[in-house]
Amino acid sequence: MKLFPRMSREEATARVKAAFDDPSRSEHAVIHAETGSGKTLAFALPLLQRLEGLSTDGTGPLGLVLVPSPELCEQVAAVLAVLDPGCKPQALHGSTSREAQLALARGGGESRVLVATPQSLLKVLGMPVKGAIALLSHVRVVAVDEADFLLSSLRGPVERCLWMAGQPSRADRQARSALAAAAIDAGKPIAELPPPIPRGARPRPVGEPGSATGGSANWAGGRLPRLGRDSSAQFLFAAATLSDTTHRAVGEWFRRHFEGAEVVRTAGAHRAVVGAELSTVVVDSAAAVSAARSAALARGADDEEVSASMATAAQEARLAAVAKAIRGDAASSADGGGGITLVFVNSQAQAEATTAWLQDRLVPAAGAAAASGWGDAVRVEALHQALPKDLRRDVAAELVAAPEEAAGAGAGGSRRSQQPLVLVATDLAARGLDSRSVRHVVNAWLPCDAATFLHRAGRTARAGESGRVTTVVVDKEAGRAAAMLREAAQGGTDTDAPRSYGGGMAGALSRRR
Ligand SMILES: Nc1ncnc2c1ncn2[C@@H]1O[C@H](COP(=O)(O)OP(=O)(O)OP(=O)(O)O)[C@@H](O)[C@H]1O
Repeated sequence: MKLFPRMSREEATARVKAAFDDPSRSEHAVIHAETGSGKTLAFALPLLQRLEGLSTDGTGPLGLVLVPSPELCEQVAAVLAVLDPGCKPQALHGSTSREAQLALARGGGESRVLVATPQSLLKVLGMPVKGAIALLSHVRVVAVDEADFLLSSLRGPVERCLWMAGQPSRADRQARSALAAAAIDAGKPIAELPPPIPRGARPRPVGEPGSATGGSANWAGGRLPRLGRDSSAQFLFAAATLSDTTHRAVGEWFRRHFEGAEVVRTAGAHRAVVGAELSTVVVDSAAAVSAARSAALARGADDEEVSASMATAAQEARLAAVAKAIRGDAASSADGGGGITLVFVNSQAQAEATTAWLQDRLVPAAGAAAASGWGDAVRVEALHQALPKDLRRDVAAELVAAPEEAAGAGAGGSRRSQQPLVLVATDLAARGLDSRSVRHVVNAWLPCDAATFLHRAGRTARAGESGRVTTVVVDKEAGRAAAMLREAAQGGTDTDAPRSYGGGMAGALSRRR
């Protein structure tokens, strides 16, 4: 069964637009749907729709999208630019030039939508710049992508951004007071004066710990976010992974604070997509580790050296299993090449070490026999936070390039068309990145939790396509791996079954909960 109906961009746009054109629908929504189901369109279209006909006058953006990484920032800005070139989306993240940051602090020029990482946005908001304005005071719509992650790992910065969005600035308040004073001078009755803007826009105390659910669980295990008291902004939160408990808490919080807020959930939310074939490889490293121990003892090594030898042997066994899984790609690849194998590791050090190891084993030295089954074509690259910025940008761009783009003109593209790519990445690449070229995700190490497992797995089999996810574990990790796979197959962690909407995002959005 195809979870996701294939349709043209125009058709998808029309269906999502129609869903949001219903005047009885709330403006605020939580969009909870599986990876690769089109959540970007689901928040981008209503955002753009709300901004239709509004202009910025260079006083700050009207739409704000918060995202967790520079890569996702660029990707979402690119989608918005395609949907509505007139919104001139601006991406703001750690690699944005200082000139662009300063320009933004002064109002952002013609850009109507700002796509930002929370930390970079706060940096710009705090810039001591002459002519700086209350940048977020004119924001009409805020979309929070990967909301579960942002509101847990970056909750402080995100809350501050949410609180400021749509808050009237001091200048707005002063202008309103001046208007009222002039009206009084002109002898107008009190009833006709413009209503004052309440002073001291302090956050209102909402969502005390546990209050939304009556239990201890709430949004991503923490306090629910606060909003500015006078904010008139529309809020759209998108997430692929919310446990049932968190989903309920978030829904309740939204409905309590925004009359009739939508809480949309697809049947596949918090699950691996049906097109992903999940499997586990258990590495039996006991014999290798024991042999390494005996060898180290025989050469008179001290305790530390013995432990190091045993750890190296365990790692060798794990990486050999990873290499075997990757070679399987070459064997099963009908066209003998192309496509990306995305190997996830848990740290930058692991990314570097694994990349070097795989380069050594999969990429043949000049003149040597092919080691991978792909001939001498395969490339192995790393993607992690410590890469030089330009390299990180280029590698990420190659990951998200459309297959036809990758096979087309351009140096990187033509290289990719002939060369399969093995990309060894940290969880920097786990969330949000939309690649249609990833055929196989390999977890070389187990992720820290089930949600991360789902996001890693979600880099393949997107938009109704199929793909494989192989998880390599050693004996003692097998139990945890089995639990993660179970959660991936069953969905949330509670007993109340997710509502079944079917039909992907567009279908879900056309039904009210
Ligand atoms: N109705 C549709 N028909 C075909 N393709 C679609 C449709 N809607 C969206 N897509 C495509 O599906 C892909 C995945 O969309 P998107 O990146 O928005 O997923 P997502 O739900 O945000 O996933 P993740 O949770 O991983 O961030 C994109 O390439 C997008 O262009």
